[in-house]
Amino acid sequence: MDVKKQYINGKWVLALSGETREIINPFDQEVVALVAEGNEKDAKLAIDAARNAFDQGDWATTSATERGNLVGVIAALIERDKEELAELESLDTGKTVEESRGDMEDIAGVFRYYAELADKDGGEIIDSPVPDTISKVVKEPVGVCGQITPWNYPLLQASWKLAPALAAGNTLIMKPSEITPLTTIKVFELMEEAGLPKGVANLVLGTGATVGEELSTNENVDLISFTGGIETGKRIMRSASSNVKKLALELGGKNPNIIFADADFDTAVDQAMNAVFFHAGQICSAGTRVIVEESIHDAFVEALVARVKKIHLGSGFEEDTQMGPLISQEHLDKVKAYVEDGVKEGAKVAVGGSRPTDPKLQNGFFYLPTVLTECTTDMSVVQHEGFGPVITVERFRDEKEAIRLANDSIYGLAGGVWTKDITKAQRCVAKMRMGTVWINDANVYFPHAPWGGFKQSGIGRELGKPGLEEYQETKHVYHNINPEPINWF
Ligand SMILES: NC(=O)c1ccc[n+]([C@@H]2O[C@H](COP(=O)([O-])OP(=O)(O)OC[C@H]3O[C@@H](n4cnc5c(N)ncnc54)[C@H](O)[C@@H]3O)[C@@H](O)[C@H]2O)c1
Ligand SMILES: C[N+](C)(C)CC=O
Repeated sequence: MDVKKQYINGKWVLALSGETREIINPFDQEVVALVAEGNEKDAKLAIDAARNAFDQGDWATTSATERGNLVGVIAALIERDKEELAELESLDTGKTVEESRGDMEDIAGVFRYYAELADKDGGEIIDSPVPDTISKVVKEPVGVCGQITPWNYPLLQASWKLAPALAAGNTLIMKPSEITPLTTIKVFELMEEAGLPKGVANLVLGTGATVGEELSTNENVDLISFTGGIETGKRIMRSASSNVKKLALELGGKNPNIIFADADFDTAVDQAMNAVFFHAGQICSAGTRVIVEESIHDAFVEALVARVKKIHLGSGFEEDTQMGPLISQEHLDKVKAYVEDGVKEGAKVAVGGSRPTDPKLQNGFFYLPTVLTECTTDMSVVQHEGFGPVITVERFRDEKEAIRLANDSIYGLAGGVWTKDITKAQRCVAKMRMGTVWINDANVYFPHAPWGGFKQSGIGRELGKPGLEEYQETKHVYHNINPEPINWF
């Protein structure tokens, strides 16, 4: 098997140490690729290349239109190769190919969006209070950006960072999750094909403890953008203080999904499932905390459980598969322990709560879609991000209690509210402390609207105009058109 390489300073290179890593398919643990396993030395080379390309190269001063055009070419190449990319993503993560196809459409859309946005902000003229002066505010690239991504949406999360960073004129070093690098490697091939100048975008493969730490601490990196778990985020925040890097953190969520009695019942049941069981619940914004109005609680749970029992588990490559495996044995063990803790605390398993018994699934990291009832806000299953196919159900008596339960979390990434009463929905939205709130929908995101978290779900925003601004510095240019001595001294 050929070793897939890193991309540093415009060249495909093995790790300096010669080390490699096997990438496995979580459906059956088959080795699907062998990739270079870089470490801090490879990261340093890539940082030097990105620094040099930013300080000495033309990219930062290339016109925004030209940069946007190049980002647009990358979008077109992703569109061209989307089927290959979708299959690679499913091999690497276990998610269904249908889900991966959706991701690839979104990813091409993100590149297209930033291609268009690149040259739309030509700066702002300020009405200067000083006579005979011109005051202008312009946007410039931040510099060298370190970008670190997780395993659950490998290329989608990478695209939210790569496209705006390039459109804004930065140079970068990307470190994908060490267990799911395949689609990111492929997109670097496409960026090379698109003609990106050498050193502008660099790819280093390896662990967080080596490559990730180097990107976060190295003083030649000006900005670090991280998507991943809260504990890693806190650590990166500390490391980034070395040279006061600009910091963007997209962390976890423990997202409430409030169901009022006057919601469209069947749609709310259906979407409560969609909000969690796509990609086996390994979604930062999964609506795992279902909070149901008392009067419909029992009927809602009954309908939910009946539907959840029918979810078909299998290979992401089989058409009738609705849910694939978890990413790894380590993660499966965590999800099992998370459910066991909930049960010890008094939660009841209404469905699931174990590994499937189907012999065809025994080599994969499968866990049954699970609904836990009789949950209360003090339980660990309600407070901690399980990141698996598990719904906890709580009940509420009135709107005030629903909001209190929804906000009772250290996280604030996303939330949902289901009701036909639009005034009530708007009252709830105004009180829900989350970066995204869906009314009568779940888990919707698109390039035009910003994404990010309140509270400990993160700092900053990706997507939309704010997603470009994360990668820009703001400069005030003050021009005295009639300079003369002031004779103070
Ligand atoms: N807010 C969002 O938009 C969003 C999106 C996707 C995932 N997530 C979150 O990501 C988490 C799951 O992903 P994960 O398990 O890959 O997270 P993780 O924090 O374990 O790893 C994420 C990335 O950080 C790297 N890393 C690990 N230790 C590091 C260190 N010390 N320094 C620098 N980098 C380091 C990893 O190698 C990986 O590339 C969940 O909490 C999920 O909610 C959030
Ligand atoms: C941000 N999102 C929803 C695409 C993936 C979260 O894990």
